[in-house]
Amino acid sequence: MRLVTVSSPSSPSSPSSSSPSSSSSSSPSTDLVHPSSHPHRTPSPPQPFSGSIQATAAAAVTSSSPLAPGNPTSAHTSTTSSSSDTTTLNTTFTPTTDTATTASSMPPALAIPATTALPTATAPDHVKEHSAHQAHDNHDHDHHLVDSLLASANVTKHNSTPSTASTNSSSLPEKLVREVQTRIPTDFGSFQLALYSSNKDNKEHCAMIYGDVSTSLTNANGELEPVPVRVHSECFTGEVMGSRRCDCAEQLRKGLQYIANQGRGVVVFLRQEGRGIGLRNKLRAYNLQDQGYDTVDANLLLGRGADERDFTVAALILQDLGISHVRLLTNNPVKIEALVSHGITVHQRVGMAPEFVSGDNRDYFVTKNRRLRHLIDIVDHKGASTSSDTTTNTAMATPEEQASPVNGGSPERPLSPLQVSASSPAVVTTTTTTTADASTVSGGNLHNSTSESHGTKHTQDFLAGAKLQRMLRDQAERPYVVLSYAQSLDGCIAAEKGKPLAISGEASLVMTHRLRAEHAGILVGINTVLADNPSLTVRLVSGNNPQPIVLDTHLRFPLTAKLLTATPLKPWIITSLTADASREQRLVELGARVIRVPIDPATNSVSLVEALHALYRIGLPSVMVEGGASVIRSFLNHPSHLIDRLVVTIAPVILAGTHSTLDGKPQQPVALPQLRNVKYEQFGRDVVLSAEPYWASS
Ligand SMILES: Nc1nc2c(ncn2[C@@H]2O[C@H](COP(=O)(O)OP(=O)(O)OP(=O)(O)O)[C@@H](O)[C@H]2O)c(=O)[nH]1
Repeated sequence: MRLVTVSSPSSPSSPSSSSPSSSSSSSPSTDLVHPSSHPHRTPSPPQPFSGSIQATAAAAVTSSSPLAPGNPTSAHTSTTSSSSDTTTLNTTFTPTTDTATTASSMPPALAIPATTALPTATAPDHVKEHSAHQAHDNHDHDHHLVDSLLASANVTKHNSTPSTASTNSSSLPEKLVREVQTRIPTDFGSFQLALYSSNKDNKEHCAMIYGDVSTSLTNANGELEPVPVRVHSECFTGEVMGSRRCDCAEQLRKGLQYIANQGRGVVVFLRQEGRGIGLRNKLRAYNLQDQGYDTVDANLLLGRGADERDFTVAALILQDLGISHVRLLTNNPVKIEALVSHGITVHQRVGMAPEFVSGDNRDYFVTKNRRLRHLIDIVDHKGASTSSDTTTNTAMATPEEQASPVNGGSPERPLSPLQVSASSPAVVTTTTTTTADASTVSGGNLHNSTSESHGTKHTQDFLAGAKLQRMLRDQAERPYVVLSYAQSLDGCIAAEKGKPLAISGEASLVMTHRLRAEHAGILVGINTVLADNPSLTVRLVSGNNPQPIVLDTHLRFPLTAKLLTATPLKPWIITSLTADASREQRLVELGARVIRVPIDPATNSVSLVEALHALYRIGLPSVMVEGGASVIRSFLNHPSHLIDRLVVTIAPVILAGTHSTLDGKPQQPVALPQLRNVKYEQFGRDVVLSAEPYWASS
């Protein structure tokens, strides 16, 4: 038997004992090896887990593979220790040959009976409240309306486990049993299918394994090669029935294909139908969707969470297979966060753009981006919007193309008005390390958080009109824009050009961080990055980090900037169509996403209208613009009226600086807004003004 505990990287670490692959007795099974595709092989030992052995995450794998105890050929050792609430078992394990093994060959004591009574994980109250509030807030429904909707959709209201949490809130250890493994020849090559059962949900989760996944391989530079992995949730409608409401079948196929092409990898197939709400409820949700609700609201109206999946089991399966470093094929940041929180290093994300976008599934993708933080590029090769109802074949790079994420500026490929590299259109690379705290890896909440107020008039103001904001935003096809900056009494935002200066006092800084947490994106100009090297994170309050976005016409973004090296979310850099392609590639390799848009001839910088439109198409609902001076000026003075709210902190200091907000001669002074609904609030020594800009014509 093998029992492996998975814990958060922040737990006390004991790598030598924790690694499932640090066994001296482990040796890779030869029938799973594809040496030709990986010339630089490091025979053993495989990379240790960066998570610790202590079972703080309370999860475990019991493996009953052919090499499990009881099988005389097993290369396997284990030691155990346990306490009342945690179990620690150090063990080693070798992936096995393709001999099929059934549960009957396993010592009965190792199997966890399907009927084992386990306390049910219940969503914490605040999560339930959040879900309920979200449903209410998004539709202005009272309970009667919800009930009547449910009745009209002929559904049963279900209050069990409504949760949006991605990780299991239960502190019970999760145990997996690898019950059987066998060879499955597929259209893509011969895979090993391993079947696991979990004591938490009594489901039969699977892993489709290709090649040797347990051995560490290195590239020519001696760097560790992550194992390509797809964590995939079951979709009966898409994968079995061929439904076009989603792209699940396509993703599964492409995952297997990609892995076979790479020579090794795993598709972890989780029995989490309907994002964990089950087939029955998913079908009910479809009926609600046909009444106009998006996929999230449909789930909430059913009394279920937007996404009830728990990816702990995926981490356990990977751990069981001796995989600690992965290249993850996904558009879903929650999967990355979940694996990272269980000690798996996610080196890189490979995005999966949908091949066919049509009236049947467009809203599904858009909702994923807007409300579930997905990173799907719903654009075709030519950068055409998918807003028409005709089927659009969006780009899907071949694995070979994916391996070289160069885009835009390439002489072979004509430039489109909008080009997104890194995520373009099928390739996204994002580097995330296990050193990052899972909670900080999240962020960039693409759903306008309308349910959680932080108690200031200002934030409440913004949240109150959320529904209206969404409407306006959709009309304008750009995110909701809040322009926010701090200035001295004499209107300076810096004492000296290019030198950072803290103008806001502590209390107004806290307010600013609250505002950051309320927005999906935070936008600054390249000069701010060069001068301040900012993190643009939420630090003074708890909340999600917004997605950092930098306007950088000439791609001057420093490769050593904190936004590339030290922050959980890598920047989205908006640049011109002609910016240097090799520079772009370098930035993309470091995890940035480069978005190319045309230049605005009036400013000779990237077009703000195009930039915002690009962000809208990616699914960003709101953005907070923080500076610096020229960016503030461009927004304030834009003929297309790009600001929805202005928040200015006025500090009681006189700077006689050189860089006040509108000290330059405005290029188009007619565009300057007037302000209405002006409110002031004092934060410590500062006064914060919040107002709604309007233009004479609006
Ligand atoms: N509740 C609900 N579930 C859906 C709907 N459409 C698809 N699903 C389920 O969504 C899940 C999709 O799983 P995955 O493709 O692995 O995951 P993902 O979150 O989309 O992330 P990536 O594909 O990795 O980017 C499956 O369990 C589907 O059954 C829907 O409209 N409502």
